[in-house]
Amino acid sequence: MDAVSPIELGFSGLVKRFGATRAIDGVDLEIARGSFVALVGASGSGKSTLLKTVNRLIVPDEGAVLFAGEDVRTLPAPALRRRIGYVFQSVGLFPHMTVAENIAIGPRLARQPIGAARVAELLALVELEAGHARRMPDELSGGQRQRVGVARALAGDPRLLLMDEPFGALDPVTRDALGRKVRELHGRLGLTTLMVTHDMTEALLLAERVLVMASGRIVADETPHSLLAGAGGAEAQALVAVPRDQADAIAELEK
Ligand SMILES: Nc1ncnc2c1ncn2[C@@H]1O[C@H](COP(=O)(O)OP(=O)(O)OP(=O)(O)O)[C@@H](O)[C@H]1O
Repeated sequence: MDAVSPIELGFSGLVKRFGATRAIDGVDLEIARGSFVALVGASGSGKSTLLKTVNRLIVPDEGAVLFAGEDVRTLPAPALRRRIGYVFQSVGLFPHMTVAENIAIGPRLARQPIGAARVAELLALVELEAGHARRMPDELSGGQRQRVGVARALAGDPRLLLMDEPFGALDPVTRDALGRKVRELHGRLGLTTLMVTHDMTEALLLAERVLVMASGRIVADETPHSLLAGAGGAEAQALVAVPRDQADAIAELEK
């Protein structure tokens, strides 16, 4: 099945309501294996909710999510989550555990513990020194913590990486460096990546496909190139206008 299906992730007829709110209001979407997809849109448009239906942190009211051709409802949650790396908005490292323990927590809970050598390898992947393994999270900078968050997401050797505003709390320089790092790891490890971001610039620079969400629906589905050429409709173009206007304003200052 895997060898013939180029679709890693599929959503069909997906609906999720919270009371009167339709957080997801009919999403049909296919994500190709190996692609890097950004999901952008205003606050409250349903991005995080959509992401969470993949590893079943949220169960939809209607429709299905297919992961490598299998309905996620049919997979035991621990097995499903082991195949998915998840980087949270707030990092969410356990403060009372060392960096090494934080990185190893997923495989440990799945009863497939990893050793110090694998932790060192994961730290190297995200360009942290091996000595950081013994530190506590509060002994790291925000950028280092988020690198640990990425290492933790990769610990179970996932094939799918889900990221929810992974770089939101970082300064622009760290954010840029970590974004490039994740993009490189995505290619090197052969991942399929779905990244939620508020930042259209980040989406345009990192992803090969940009989805725009509004009121629980996907309202645009374009390449960065076509978005910059004016495609995708009003909602998408309003988001593209922000970085474009900033770039124009900076170019003006340079004159
Ligand atoms: N557990 C919940 N209970 C009730 N309403 C919820 C819950 N989770 C999300 N919602 C609502 O569903 C809608 C979509 O929320 P969601 O978090 O998916 O948006 P988002 O696009 O990720 O927003 P943000 O960019 O601010 O993180 C919002 O109206 C939100 O208030």
